[in-house]
Amino acid sequence: MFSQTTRCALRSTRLTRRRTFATASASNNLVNIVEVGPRDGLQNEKGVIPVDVKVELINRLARAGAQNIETGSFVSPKWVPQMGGTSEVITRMERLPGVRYAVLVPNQKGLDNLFTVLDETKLTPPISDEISIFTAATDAFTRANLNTTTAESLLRLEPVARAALDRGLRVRGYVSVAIACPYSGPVDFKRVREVAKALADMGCYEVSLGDTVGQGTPNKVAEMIEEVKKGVPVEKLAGHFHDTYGTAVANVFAALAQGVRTIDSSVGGLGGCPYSPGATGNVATEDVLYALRDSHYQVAGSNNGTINLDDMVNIGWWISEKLGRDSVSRAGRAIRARRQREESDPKVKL
Ligand SMILES: CC(C)(COP(=O)([O-])OP(=O)([O-])OC[C@H]1O[C@@H](n2cnc3c(N)ncnc32)[C@H](O)[C@@H]1OP(=O)([O-])[O-])[C@@H](O)C(=O)NCCC(=O)NCCSC(=O)C[C@@](C)(O)CC(=O)[O-]
Repeated sequence: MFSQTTRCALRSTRLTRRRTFATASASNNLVNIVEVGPRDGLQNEKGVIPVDVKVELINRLARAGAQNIETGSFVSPKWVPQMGGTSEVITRMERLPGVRYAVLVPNQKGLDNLFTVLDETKLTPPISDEISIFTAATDAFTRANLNTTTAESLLRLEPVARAALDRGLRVRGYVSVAIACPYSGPVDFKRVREVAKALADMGCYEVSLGDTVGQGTPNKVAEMIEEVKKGVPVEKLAGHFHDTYGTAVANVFAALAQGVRTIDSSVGGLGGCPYSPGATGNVATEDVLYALRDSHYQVAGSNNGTINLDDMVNIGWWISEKLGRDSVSRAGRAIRARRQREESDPKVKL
């Protein structure tokens, strides 16, 4: 799919890069969480969310120990209006040490817009460490999401990845509809492998496999990852599960059992893709943190710490109430209800 010269250039660029953050691998039990709430979580909201609220959300997440935060998108505001203020958001947010801040970029125009902001701010480290590029395992979804085919999207993304790498940014890739497509049904996992490999070959340090529709079951997720591992080392894979059918936490554990050590999640269970009708939000960060307690996995937080579950519960409620609703995180709801019972009767402990 790519020329030999391009492959060599990408390989040598990759060799010169070193990860400066703790890296979870399949041989350890450290789980990285990628907090996608400010991006995936908010992109599908109907009402206008003030920039102040987005900035405050990112700052609260970083202070709670989130180590990787997707802060917004440089996509077309005509396609996804809610992400329109991303330049302002990343300019105004705090930049805490030990936290990686990423933005989603669909094409060269989006990258150019990001570079303009980086040039204007001239901060070191830059206000964004990383871009996420995205495509899908089916042409039908790629057409709906990016107005092109999957093969064409990969051709367009290759120079975007190269330019970002040359500028010192890390590049992460997404393969949407890794389990099922809302437009064409069940997905061929070989195709997921091919697309994930193409993204890894163009320099993505990690490829996140998206159950965009949220129809995945643990067995299907395991089957899909087993296939993708034939083309991409498991250390480079992440799991991204929407919770439409209530299987997202189980799918997280299925992915961990396959050796995946990076999980995308969204505080308060916010989210959904505008081009995945009927899909609900991502697995809630609070639910993942709660489910991993008492397990042999540890959650990596910023500065060698962890992510504070109580803080995340508060943030999940805070942002949900800003959006005019309750948190949909099961752990978030249960923990808040328990706190209220404890307040009304200190003898109550559960
Ligand atoms: C890629 C395009 C732009 C193609 O859309 P297009 O209409 O084919 O774009 P175009 O290249 O023909 O340009 C049309 C106009 O858009 C402008 N334009 C073009 N690009 C940009 C840009 N980057 N930023 C701002 N403006 C842009 C461009 O300048 C031009 O402006 P005009 O001349 O008409 O005034 C569009 O399809 C798009 O923005 N798609 C993004 C959709 C999206 O954000 N989806 C949600 C994120 S993916 C997701 O949620 C899944 C994930 C990652 O979470 C994982 C999972 O769950 O599966």
